[in-house]
Amino acid sequence: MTPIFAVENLEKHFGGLKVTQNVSLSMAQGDRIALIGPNGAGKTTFVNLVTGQIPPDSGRVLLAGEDVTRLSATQRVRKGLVRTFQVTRLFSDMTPQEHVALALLQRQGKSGRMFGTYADMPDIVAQSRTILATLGLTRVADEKVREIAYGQQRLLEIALAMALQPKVLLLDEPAAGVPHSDTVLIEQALAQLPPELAVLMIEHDMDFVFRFAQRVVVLAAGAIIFDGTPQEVAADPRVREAYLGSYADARSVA
Ligand SMILES: Nc1ncnc2c1ncn2[C@@H]1O[C@H](COP(=O)(O)OP(=O)(O)OP(=O)(O)O)[C@@H](O)[C@H]1O
Repeated sequence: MTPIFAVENLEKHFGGLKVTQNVSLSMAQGDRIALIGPNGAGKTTFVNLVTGQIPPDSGRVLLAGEDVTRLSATQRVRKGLVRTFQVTRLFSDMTPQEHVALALLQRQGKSGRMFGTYADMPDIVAQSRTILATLGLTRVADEKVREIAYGQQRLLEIALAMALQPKVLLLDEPAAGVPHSDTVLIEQALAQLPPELAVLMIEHDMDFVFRFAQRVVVLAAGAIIFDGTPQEVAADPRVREAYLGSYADARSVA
C-alpha cells in the first residue's frame, strides 16, 4: 500500500554543515512516530524541509504517493501536511474558540469575511467546539488566551492544526516549556486524535516519547541512525551512546 507520507533521500546543507544526510522515512495512516536526537541533530530542519519552509538540496517528499517537494508550505497544508511549531504563535486577546473558528474559515477560504460574525455560522461554531473538545479545551474555550495555562496554549496550537484537517500531523516539541505536571494533559489530548491520522512528534521528554510512540526514529548529525520500537531503541548501543546515555541506564536500574 502507498504510504500516506514518505521522504526519500532528503539532503540539506547550510554552508559546510550537512544537517540532513540521505534521510528516508515513511509513515502509514495511524502511525505514531517520535523523532528524537540530541540538540542540533537536525530534527527541526527535517520538519522545515518536509513542510516546505525551506527547500532541500535533493530528495523527495511524497504525500499519499504525490510528489509535493516543489509545492509551497501553504499548498502542502491544503493537501493535508500540517505542522505545529516549538514556540506558540497565538493572539493573546483572542479566545480558543475564536482562534479555531478563524482557522476553519481560513481552511474554507472564507477568512476574508468580517471576523466576529462567525457566531452567526452555526456549522463553524459546532466544528470548533468539537475540535476544542478533542483537545480537552472546552472549559477554556471562551477565555482569552493570555488567561489560560501554557499547556493549554500548546494544546490550542494542536487544535489549530486539526482545524486544517491534516492527514499527516508534525508536532514540534508539543510539551516544550510545559510544566512536567501538565505533560499528562498533552498526552491525554494526543490520545484523542483521530486514529487514522499519521502523527510524527519531535520530543525530548523520553517518558512521553515511550508512551506515545509505536516507533522511534533517531537522528544524529543529520542522519537516521535507528528506526525501531521504543523497547528496541532503549536497548540499542548506538542510540545509548549518541543520545539516551544516562537515561537508558537509569531506566534499566529502575
Ligand atoms: N538556517 C540555518 N542556517 C545555518 N545553520 C542552521 C540553520 N538552521 C539550523 N542550522 C544548524 O543546523 C543544525 C541542525 O539544527 P536543528 O535546529 O534542525 O536541530 P534540532 O535537532 O532541531 O535541535 P534542537 O533539539 O536543539 O531543536 C544545527 O547545527 C543548527 O545550528
